[in-house]
Amino acid sequence: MKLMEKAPAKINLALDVLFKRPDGYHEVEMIMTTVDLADRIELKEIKGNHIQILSHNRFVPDDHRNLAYQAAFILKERFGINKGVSITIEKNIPVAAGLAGGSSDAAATLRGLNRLWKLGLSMDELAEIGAEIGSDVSFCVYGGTALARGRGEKITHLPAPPKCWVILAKPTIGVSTADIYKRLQIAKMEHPDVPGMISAIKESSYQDVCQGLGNVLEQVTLQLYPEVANIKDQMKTFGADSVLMSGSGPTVFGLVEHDSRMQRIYNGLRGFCDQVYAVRLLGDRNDLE
Ligand SMILES: C[C@](O)(CO)[C@H](O)COP(=O)(O)OP(=O)(O)OC[C@H]1O[C@@H](n2ccc(N)nc2=O)[C@H](O)[C@@H]1O
Ligand SMILES: Nc1ncnc2c1ncn2[C@@H]1O[C@H](COP(=O)(O)OP(=O)(O)OP(=O)(O)O)[C@@H](O)[C@H]1O
Repeated sequence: MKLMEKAPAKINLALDVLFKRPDGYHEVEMIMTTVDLADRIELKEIKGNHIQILSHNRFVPDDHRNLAYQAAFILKERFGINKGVSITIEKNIPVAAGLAGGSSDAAATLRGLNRLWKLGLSMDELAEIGAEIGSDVSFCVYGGTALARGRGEKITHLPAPPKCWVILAKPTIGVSTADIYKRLQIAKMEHPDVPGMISAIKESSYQDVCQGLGNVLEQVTLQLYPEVANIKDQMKTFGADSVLMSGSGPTVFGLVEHDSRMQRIYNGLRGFCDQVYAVRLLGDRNDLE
């Protein structure tokens, strides 16, 4: 028996940090949404009682460090499953990019194994288990568009934002999420208007979504890595309607409505950035199917 699950990437339309918590994590308010760039996860029953990870991408760990492995391990332990499973990850989302690739693989593994092993868990129960793996996993269990609070695991669903193109460009540098959060100077931050972004989405106003983009982690990453600032500038110059860094970076995304302008930005960026993608904003929970 085998089955497939789609694991889409996310972007943060808004990311605010309220304060540092006693447990070391930061209390956040984020607006997350999915885009049409997805890994594919194949789950297959195998003989034995172990978890096997297969991937052609050399940056993806094939052992307990893989978040999909951790998802399978938790379910096996918690529900006493004595079966082996092979998890094949077709990696299309760039790794360590700020696009929650690993988190989305873990979430897809939770959804898929719930079906494969007939566990009968609700999405809310899967999201709760996901929070034990990483802060972005709960959102990735549901997909769609949401306000994420707490350390990212408290999810309030939102409607899909207005449709547009999303150009993603990832410079060839690795960014540590923990390091970016550590360097954040909370007293000096300019906060994005998260309630304003929620209204923009509810009113389906593309202009207001563009105007409201904001991420407090951006200034930290931009200062450390000038190449990220450079990509932001280029994207604006080529004509994106609005530009922001996703998560802790280094991927920069630009929103654009018109096909011809999307093509111009995509072609322009390809000149000096290896990993460039032009994808549609998804933002609807049904898009996981
Ligand atoms: C930057 C974002 O991707 C935006 O969506 C998330 O806030 C981070 O999500 P993630 O990669 O799933 O994060 P985790 O794997 O849970 O945490 C990685 C590290 O980031 C820091 N971290 C993460 C989330 C949070 N709310 N506060 C934090 O300070 C912690 O140092 C933690 O050790
Ligand atoms: N399934 C996976 N796919 C990719 N990387 C994984 C996976 N599982 C674990 N990792 C490890 O996690 C690290 C971060 O990868 P990932 O692509 O999830 O980052 P990210 O997109 O920045 O995540 P986030 O946006 O949630 O902070 C990688 O360097 C890799 O070693």
